[in-house]
Amino acid sequence: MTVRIGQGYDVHAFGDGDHVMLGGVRVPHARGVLAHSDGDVVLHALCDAMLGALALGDIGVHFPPSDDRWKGADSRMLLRHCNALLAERGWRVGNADVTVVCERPKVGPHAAAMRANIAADLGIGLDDISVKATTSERLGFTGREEGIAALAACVLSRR
Ligand SMILES: Nc1ccn([C@@H]2O[C@H](COP(=O)(O)O)[C@@H](O)[C@H]2O)c(=O)n1
Ligand SMILES: C[C@@]1(CO)OP(=O)(O)OP(=O)(O)OC[C@H]1O
Repeated sequence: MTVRIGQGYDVHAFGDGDHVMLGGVRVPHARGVLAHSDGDVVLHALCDAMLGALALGDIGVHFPPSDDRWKGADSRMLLRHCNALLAERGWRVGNADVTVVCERPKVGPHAAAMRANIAADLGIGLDDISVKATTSERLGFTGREEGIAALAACVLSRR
């Protein structure tokens, strides 16, 4: 088998705070997110896509919310750990594509920095990582600005 495909999805509710972490970038915002870790939906969705591609479960299995070790955790560390699990099995991310769903904050101005963080953590090229965003046209929980969501897809290649 030469490739594997994975997909992931994550949501965090907005709460008190003045920023959200997205792709390892501290993005100023009128709200924060409620989470056990730093609540980075971009990296959580991507981790789930990577784990899913090898049927390794999901981040809740590898980093249980009941475990204090992950309280306030930097999600880039979780991403690097997932990447190591892939590497141990002889796989690497070929490319990945992430979509953030929220009305605000605007993601576009920060997308390049997010891509750079992810590419660095996965040890792959910038052109192999896509981060984009959409509103949900004011519909649903993201449209009401109750929370933020992200979807991710990735393909794994043999190392
Ligand atoms: N949080 C967001 C949402 C959207 N964008 C950018 O705006 C474009 C238009 O969004 P629509 O939902 O109206 O299609 C979108 O294509 C993104 O480029 C953004 O940066 N941050
Ligand atoms: C990341 C973990 C770490 O405990 O907690 P949260 O920050 O709450 O995020 P979630 O997307 O619910 O994933 C579960 C956990 O693995």
